[in-house]
Amino acid sequence: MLNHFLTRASRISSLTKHNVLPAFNFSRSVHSIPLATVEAEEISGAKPAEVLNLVQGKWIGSSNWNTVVDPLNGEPFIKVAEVDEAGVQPFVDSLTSCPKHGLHNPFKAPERYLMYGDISAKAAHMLSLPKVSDFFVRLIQRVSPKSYQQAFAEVYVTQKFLENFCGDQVRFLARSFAVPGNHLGQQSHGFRWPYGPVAIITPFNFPLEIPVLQLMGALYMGNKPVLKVDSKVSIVMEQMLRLLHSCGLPVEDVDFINCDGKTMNKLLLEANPRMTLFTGSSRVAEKLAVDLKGRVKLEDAGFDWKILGPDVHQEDYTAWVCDQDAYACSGQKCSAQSLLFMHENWSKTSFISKLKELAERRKLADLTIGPVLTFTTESLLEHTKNLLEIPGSKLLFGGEPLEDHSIPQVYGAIKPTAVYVPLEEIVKDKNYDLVTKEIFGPFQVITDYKGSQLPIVLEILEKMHAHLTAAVVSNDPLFLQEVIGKSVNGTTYAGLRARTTGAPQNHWFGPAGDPRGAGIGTPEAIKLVWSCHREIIYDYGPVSKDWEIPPST
Ligand SMILES: N[C@@H](CCC=O)C(=O)O
Repeated sequence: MLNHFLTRASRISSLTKHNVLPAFNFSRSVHSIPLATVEAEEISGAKPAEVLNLVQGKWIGSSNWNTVVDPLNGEPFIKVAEVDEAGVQPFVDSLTSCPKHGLHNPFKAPERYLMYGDISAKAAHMLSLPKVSDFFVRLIQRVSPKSYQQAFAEVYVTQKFLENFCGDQVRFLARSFAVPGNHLGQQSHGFRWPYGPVAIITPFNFPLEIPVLQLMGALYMGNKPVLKVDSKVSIVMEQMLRLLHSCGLPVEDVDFINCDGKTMNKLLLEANPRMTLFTGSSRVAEKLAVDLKGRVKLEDAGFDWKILGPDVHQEDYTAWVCDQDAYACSGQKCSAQSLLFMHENWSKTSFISKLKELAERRKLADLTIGPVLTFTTESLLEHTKNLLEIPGSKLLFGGEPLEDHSIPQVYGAIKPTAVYVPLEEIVKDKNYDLVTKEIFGPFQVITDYKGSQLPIVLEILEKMHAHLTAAVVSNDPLFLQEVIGKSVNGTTYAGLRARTTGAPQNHWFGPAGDPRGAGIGTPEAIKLVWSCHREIIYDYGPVSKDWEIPPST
């Protein structure tokens, strides 16, 4: 039984080995720390798991249980206690109990910066234990089906992120600076200031990485967050919060709510968080920006592109990166490659047939291809058909439903798909929106261009409305300079090994070209999203002895 993340024996031995025992109250850690309440493999229709809410330091249920179906067989397997509009008051009270100056700031409770360094150290250590990381990998796979390695990457990035903010690194995030003033006694100091009450809304595709990185960033800077994760996958974060509590996270510091969009909207309007971080679709992002009067940071959709430059090298490697970027996690990454521009020099190689072979290796059995949670099979095939009506378009591979599966009809199940559309057609107004519609699934558009057509490629990029990730695959510095200098994507990879996906915690990940754009992962992302600038100008005097009241001005 893995009712706890670790058995007593393995926990004792690993904690002793890593010398972290003094950090835990040992007898409590063995007997009463509320760790995992589910086992990833055992969740089933017969034995459904339950997901609770956390408010004012208490785990609470609800009279309203939303049932989540197993994305691989349609069995109702998770019951989520959903808060309805009548139930938001405790969440409103909890959030509004936090002042605008936050739970800590450089002038208030600075010891909490150190506490968060300790919590991060313990949580990073926990995630480094194979049993704990395997538990989260398998739990992620149950709700957001992806291969073991893809789910593991998510847990690993989360662990490394936490390692980056151990010890004094949280207080270093709040580093201030001072500038000498105009006269004796005057100095201006710039501080990173929290927003106080904040909200975090995260999607289904990275059930652990996105919420943990944003949540910890919010907490490090002194905010009190309410967290809402897509109910389809919120079980992962529910279990992670229990782990964080066992690592010393004060239970009142974070509230966790499961509810529908309408209820969340009501909570946001009534509790009035000073900042809301939203990761998800552009449609919801734009609505929130209006409802919350602009007090938002957004990491919205990406229609991410890759350009293969004129210099052809390493065909196998490039094909493999393209296969990973377009089809890993069944294309359900905000960073997934949606449009590939191939220089004509690449069209003359066997690049496309290599890409096709790699895409066709993917199989449901190991989840290298799997269910699409936001489009049905019919809508994915309909989109393919519509693109194929554009003159000169052709199906390169895929375009068919997956076979022999029990994925429920509410979800999509198609083979990795690529449609070729001629460059001159993409740029036409009547086709542009269709070709650049973001399909959150194993789907990409491929086109080619001649050297003289680079301006058309750049025009297509200029017309896009979201600028998240991009890749320029070339080692030609003049080509890179031209493309990078005339585009804006926030996370752009450049060079022979350029990719669009797989940003680890040490790359800034976020859109550019929008003042509301959020970042995730790095110290700069945390400071930008989760704190604002406050300047304190000290002006102690003295006032000079011969000072006299001057004429009015
Ligand atoms: N690290 C992930 C994105 C996480 C999203 O915020 C990627 O690069 O695809």
